Amino acid sequence: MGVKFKNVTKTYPGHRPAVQDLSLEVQTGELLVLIGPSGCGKTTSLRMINRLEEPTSGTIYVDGRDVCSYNPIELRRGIGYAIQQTGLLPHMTIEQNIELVPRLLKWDKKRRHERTRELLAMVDMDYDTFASRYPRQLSGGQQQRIGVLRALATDPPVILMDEPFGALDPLSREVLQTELKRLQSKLHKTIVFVTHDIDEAMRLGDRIAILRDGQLHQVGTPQELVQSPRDEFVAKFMGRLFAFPKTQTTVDLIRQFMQKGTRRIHQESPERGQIVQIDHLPLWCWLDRDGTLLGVSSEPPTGADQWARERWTDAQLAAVKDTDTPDVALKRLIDGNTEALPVINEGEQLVGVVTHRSALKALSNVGVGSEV
Ligand SMILES: Nc1ncnc2c1ncn2[C@@H]1O[C@H](COP(=O)(O)OP(=O)(O)OP(=O)(O)O)[C@@H](O)[C@H]1O
Repeated sequence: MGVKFKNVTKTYPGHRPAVQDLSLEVQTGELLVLIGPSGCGKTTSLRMINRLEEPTSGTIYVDGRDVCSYNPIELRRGIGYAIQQTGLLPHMTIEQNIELVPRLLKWDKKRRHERTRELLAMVDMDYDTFASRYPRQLSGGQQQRIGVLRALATDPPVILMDEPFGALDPLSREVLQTELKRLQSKLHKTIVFVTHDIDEAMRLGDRIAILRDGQLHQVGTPQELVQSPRDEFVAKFMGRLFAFPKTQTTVDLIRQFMQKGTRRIHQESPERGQIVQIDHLPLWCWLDRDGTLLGVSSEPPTGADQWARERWTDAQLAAVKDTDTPDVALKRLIDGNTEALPVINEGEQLVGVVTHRSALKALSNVGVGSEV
């Protein structure tokens, strides 16, 4: 169930086109990021998908069907929508907020209740603690989580997100991005995600579409945009991410750009060692007492079998060496569809972490360094 724009133009009366001749296809199960300078038409493009705006000309298809052929109310009920202002209703509890669309779709009470529990569990929020609270009794990050859960409530195949994490502090933002990535790796929704933040775009996007003055300027995977920017505009746009200090000219080895990472102890055992989570990344490492990396997991290990060998990917397969080159790291990240890799030294001890972003950053410095 993909989304397709075909020659879509939107002109508000008396203005130049907000969106101009946009043709773009979002594949089923893909997370596509719309990004570009303020006023370039991101929100307008998004809102035309669920008919909060109508195109002046051109056609938008959802699941191969022209959106104008749907009843707009039904269309909106079938498409998740999460926005920066969360849209949570202040006089309703968290449970009532999450249940809004299921109620409209006349789900019975038992089914609604089970779904709300399931959704809260997906973001590690305890039902008994949070369901009966009001939005103002939640932190900004928790409110945004509920906004996202509400968009997921009826399990719609298509979800629109308009700067859902835009109002959060950098740390909460990173945590929610990680959560969204984790959810998406299981749910495979078709997501159109608007952001201002190139960092967020690189972390989340399977592909990124850069809009400029209402037009599609370039679309590609993060790697394609970094390595083959269409022009100076894209290079500079991506370059914001890659503002290296001038003294640093080339990056040859992973150890030159990896992050050391903060380790948070997840589990500890005198016989078995430690399980640590690195930064807020979906990366759990099992270390022995000397810091040697024994296993890696992208899921938080839980339950009685968390130390079981088969739960863990072997360190040799899941880690890179600090003497490897950035392209080795990027290839492993892309092939494994993982967000981060642990880095080991000659003695197989954990010494750092490489993320998608840092590998791209290192490569861009080597490859298109003079252009950005
Ligand atoms: N209801 C409206 N009436 C007139 N012009 C509008 C309306 N809504 C948006 N516009 C104009 O359309 C253009 C695109 O706006 P849009 O909100 O889609 O941009 P955006 O890329 O999402 O911007 P931002 O990043 O600042 O949120 C802007 O020039 C804006 O002023």
